[in-house]
Amino acid sequence: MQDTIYKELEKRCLEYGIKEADCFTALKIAADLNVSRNTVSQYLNELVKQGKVIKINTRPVYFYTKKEVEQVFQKTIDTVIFDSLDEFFSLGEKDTKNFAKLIGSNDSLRSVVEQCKAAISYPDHGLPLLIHGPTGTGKSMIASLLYEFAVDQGIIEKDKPFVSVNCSEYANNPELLTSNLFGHVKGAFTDAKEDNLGLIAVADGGLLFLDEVHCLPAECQEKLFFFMDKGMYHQLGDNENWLYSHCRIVFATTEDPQDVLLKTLLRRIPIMVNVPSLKDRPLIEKQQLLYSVFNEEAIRLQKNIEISNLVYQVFMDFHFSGNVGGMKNAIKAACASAFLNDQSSKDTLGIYVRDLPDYILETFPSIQLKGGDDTRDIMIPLSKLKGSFGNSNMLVQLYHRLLVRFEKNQQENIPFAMLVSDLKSIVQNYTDYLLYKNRYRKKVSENYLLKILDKIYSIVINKYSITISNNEINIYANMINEYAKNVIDAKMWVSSNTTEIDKVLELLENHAPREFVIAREIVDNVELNLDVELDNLMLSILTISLISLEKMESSATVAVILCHGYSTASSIANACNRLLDAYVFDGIDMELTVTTEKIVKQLNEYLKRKTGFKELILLVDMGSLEDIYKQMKPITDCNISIINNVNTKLALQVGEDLVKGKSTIMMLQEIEDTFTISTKYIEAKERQKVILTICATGFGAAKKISELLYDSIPKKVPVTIIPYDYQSLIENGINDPVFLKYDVVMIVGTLDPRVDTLPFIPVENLVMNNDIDTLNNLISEYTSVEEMKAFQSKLMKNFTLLNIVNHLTILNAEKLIDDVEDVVVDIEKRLNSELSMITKAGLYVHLSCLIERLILRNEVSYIEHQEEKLKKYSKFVEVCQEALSVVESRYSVEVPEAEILLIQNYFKTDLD
Ligand SMILES: Nc1ncnc2c1ncn2[C@@H]1O[C@H](COP(=O)(O)OP(=O)(O)OP(=O)(O)O)[C@@H](O)[C@H]1O
Repeated sequence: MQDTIYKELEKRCLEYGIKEADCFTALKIAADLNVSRNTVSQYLNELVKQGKVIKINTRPVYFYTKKEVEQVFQKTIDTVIFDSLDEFFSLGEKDTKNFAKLIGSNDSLRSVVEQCKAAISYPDHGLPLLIHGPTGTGKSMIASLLYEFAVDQGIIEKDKPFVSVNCSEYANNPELLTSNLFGHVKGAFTDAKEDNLGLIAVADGGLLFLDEVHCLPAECQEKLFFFMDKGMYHQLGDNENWLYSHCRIVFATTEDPQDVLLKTLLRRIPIMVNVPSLKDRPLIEKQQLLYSVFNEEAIRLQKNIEISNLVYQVFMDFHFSGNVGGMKNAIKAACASAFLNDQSSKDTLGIYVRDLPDYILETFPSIQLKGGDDTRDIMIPLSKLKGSFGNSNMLVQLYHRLLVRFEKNQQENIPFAMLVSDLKSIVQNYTDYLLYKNRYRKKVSENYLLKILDKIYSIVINKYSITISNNEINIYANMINEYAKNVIDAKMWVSSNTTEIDKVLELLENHAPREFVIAREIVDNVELNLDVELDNLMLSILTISLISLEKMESSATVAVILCHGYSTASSIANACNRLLDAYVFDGIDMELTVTTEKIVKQLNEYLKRKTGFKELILLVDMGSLEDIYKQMKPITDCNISIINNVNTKLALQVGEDLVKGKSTIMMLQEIEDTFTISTKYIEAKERQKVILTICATGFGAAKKISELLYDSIPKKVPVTIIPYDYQSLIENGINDPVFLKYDVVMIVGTLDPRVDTLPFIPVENLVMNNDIDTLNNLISEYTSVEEMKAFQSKLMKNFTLLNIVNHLTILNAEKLIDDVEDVVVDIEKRLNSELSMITKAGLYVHLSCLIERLILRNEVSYIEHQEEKLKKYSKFVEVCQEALSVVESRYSVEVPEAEILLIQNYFKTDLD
C-alpha cells in the first residue's frame, strides 16, 4: 500500500505540477485510491519519516515526493517538514534572487521575468525589449532588476551603468530629449554652449531604459532605430562623425505600442512583454505586497505594525487605478495618518479603516464608523500576514479562524457566552468583507437566491417567533451565496477538520438547542429549495448567528433605511445597529433604476411582516421625498416620518434618538437643524378616512351613489363619502391628488379604476349584499351588533336594483331594466347557460350604465389585448352583438367591441 501511495503522489507531481497544492492532500489521494484518509495519512507520514516525502504542516496538510521537488527546484533539499507553503516555495525562488524583490516573479510575472532575462542575455548585445503595462505595475522596477541580474550574470560589466530616461519629462521640449540622448556639439543650437556626450554614449556597455517611450518624438524614434540597426549615430550638430555605443535598450510604455510607436521602430523590438494590472494578480500576491510595504513602513517608523482585519480586506479588494504603485501609496498614507494620530507611546502602531485615504473610504459607506476603539475589529500582526500566504480563499480563512479561536477558547475554558461572542465577531468581519466586496454587484441569479433565502428565513423565524432584522437575513443570504460559489474549497477543508468541527457542533447543540434546531431547519430548507448542501461549520455559523436574537416583540416604531445600490442601505443599517448595540434599523436595498411605485411596493411587502407599530420612520437617499410621501399615504394608518439624504451619520443620530425614546416631532426638528436636510411628517390621525364613489358615466351618478351610501352608513362612523372623477383616477392612479388630501380607504362605483393597493367595491355588490367585507369591516369597527344590523337593512333598502339604476341614469329606470333583462335572457338562451342572481344584478347595472354611456358618447373604445380577446371570444361577441341589436336600434346607439368584451367578463367569472 505504501508503494501505491508513493507512486500516486509521484504521478500527481508530474501531472499537476507542485504549484497546484490542492491536489496534494491526503484526502484527494484517498478519494482517488478509494481508501480512507486516515490510512493514506498514516503511510504518507511514514514516508516523511523515511525522508522520501516532503510534508507542509498547514491545514490541510500537503505532501510532495522529495525527488520531484528537487527536480523542479533544481537543488538538493535537506528539510522534509515545512511550516507553510510560502516557506516551501521560497526554496525554489532562491535561484531567481535578483527578482526575489519583485513580488509575483514566480507566479503572475514569471513569464515576464523569463522573457526579459532571455532578451538581455541574447548574444552579443542582447535584444531590444519593450515592457508594456498599466501605470504602477512595476515596469521600471523590472528594468532595474534586469540590470542587476545582467550584472550578476556577468552579461553587463559591473562598472557599466543603468541609464534611465523618462521621455514624458521632455514632452514640451522634444529637441532637448533628442539632444540629451544623442548628445550635441557646441553651437549645434542656440543653447548648446558646450559639447554634450549624450546618454547613449554614457550607457555604452550598460543598459539604457527609455520609460514612457510613447513620448519620444518621431524624429528621435527614427534616429534611434538607425542606431539600433547599425550601432552608430551622429551627435546633434555633427553630421559627419559617427559615434558608436553598445548599450542594451529596454523600452517601457503604458500605451498600446502599436498606436504610439513608429512601425519601423516596432519592427526592431523583437521582444514585448505585458505586465498585468494589480486586479489580475492572485490574492496571495496582493497579500505579499501588503506585507512587504507595511514591513518597510514598520522599519522606517521603528514600530511594530498591526492592521485591522477590515483594512486587510479592503486592501485585498480595492481596485487601485495606480496598481502596485497606487497600493503602495495608500499603505504609506495609512501609516502616516496612523502615526500622526497615535497618541500613545506604545511600540505597536494599529492601522484602522479610518486611516485609509478618503478615496477608499468614500467607496464604503459604513467604513468610516469603525474606529480604533472597536474591540471587535480583530488586529492582524504583520507576521501573521506573512505566514498565511498559503490560503487565499476568504471563506476557508474564515473557517480556519473560527476553528483556531474555538480550540484556543476550549483550552482556556472560556465560558460559552464569551466563546459565542468571539466567534460572532469573526463571522461579522467576514460578512463586512462580503458586503464590501459585493457593493457594486447584483447578478440576476443572486437576486433569485437572495429572494428564496429571504422567504426561507421569514417562514422559519415566524414559526419560532424570533426577531431577525432584514439586514441580518441579507447578510446570511450573502454568506450562503458566497458559500455556494466556494463549496468545493469549503468542503475539502471541512473534510480535513471533521473531528474539530463535530466538537463545535456538539457544544452548540448542548448549549443552544433551540437555535440549533432552527438553524438546522434553515439548512434543510436551503438544501431542498436551492440544492446547496451546507456543511457542518456553516450550520454552526447559522446557529451562532441566532443565539442572542430576542423573542419577537412588536415594537411601536419601525425604522427603515431605503437606499439605491446593492448594499448601501443594509451596510448603513447594519453599521448603526452594531454601534447602537440594538436592532433599530432595517435596510432595504434598491436597484438604481427602481421607480417610486416599486419602492413603495417593496416597502409594503416588508411592512406586512411587522405588526402593531404606530410610527414608521423612513430614511431615504434619493431626494424624491415628495413622491414617496404621496404614495405612502394610502397604504398605512400609522404616523409616517420621511427623512431625506440619509447617510451613516444621520442614521446614527436618528437611531440614538429612537433608543433614547425621544419624540418623533422633536427628533425631526433637531435633525433638520443639525443636518440641513428636509423631512416630512404625516400624522395618522390628521387624515380623514374617505370612501370615494365613482361612476364611469359621469360625476352626477357618482354623487347619487355617495348620497345613498351616506344615508346607509351610521353617522358615528368617522368616514366621509366623496364623489370623485372616474377619469382622473384612471389617468393618475395612486398619484392622484385626492390621495394626498385624504386617507382613502376604498372606492365604490360602477367600473373598477384599478388603483393599486386600494379595495374597489362594484355597486352591484351593494345591491346583492355580496362580497362587501371591506365595507362591513369598516362599519363594524365603530358600531355595535345592533347598529350593524340596522346598517345592513338600510343598505338593502337603498341599493335596490331599481333605485340604483334610477339613480345612475337619466333614462327611465323601469324601462331600462326591462330592456337589459331582455338582452341578458337572450344571451343566456343563445349560450345555453344561466347566470347566477348576483352576476345578473351586476350585469343589469352595468348594461344600464353602458346604454347611458353610449348615449352620452362616453364609451370604452379599446381594452388591453383587444384583438386576442376578440379572437378568443368570437362566438360570444357574435351572440352578444345579436342580442344587443334590439336595444341598439331602440336607443340609437352602437355598442363597440371593447364594451362587448367588458360584458364578457360577467359571463366568464360566472361560467368559469
Ligand atoms: N511586483 C512588485 N513587487 C514589489 N514592488 C512592486 C512590484 N511592482 C511594482 N512595485 C512597486 O510599485 C511602485 C511602482 O512601480 P513602477 O514605478 O516600477 O511601475 P511602472 O509600471 O514603471 O509605473 P509607470 O508606468 O507609472 O512608470 C514602485 O515603488 C515599485 O517598487
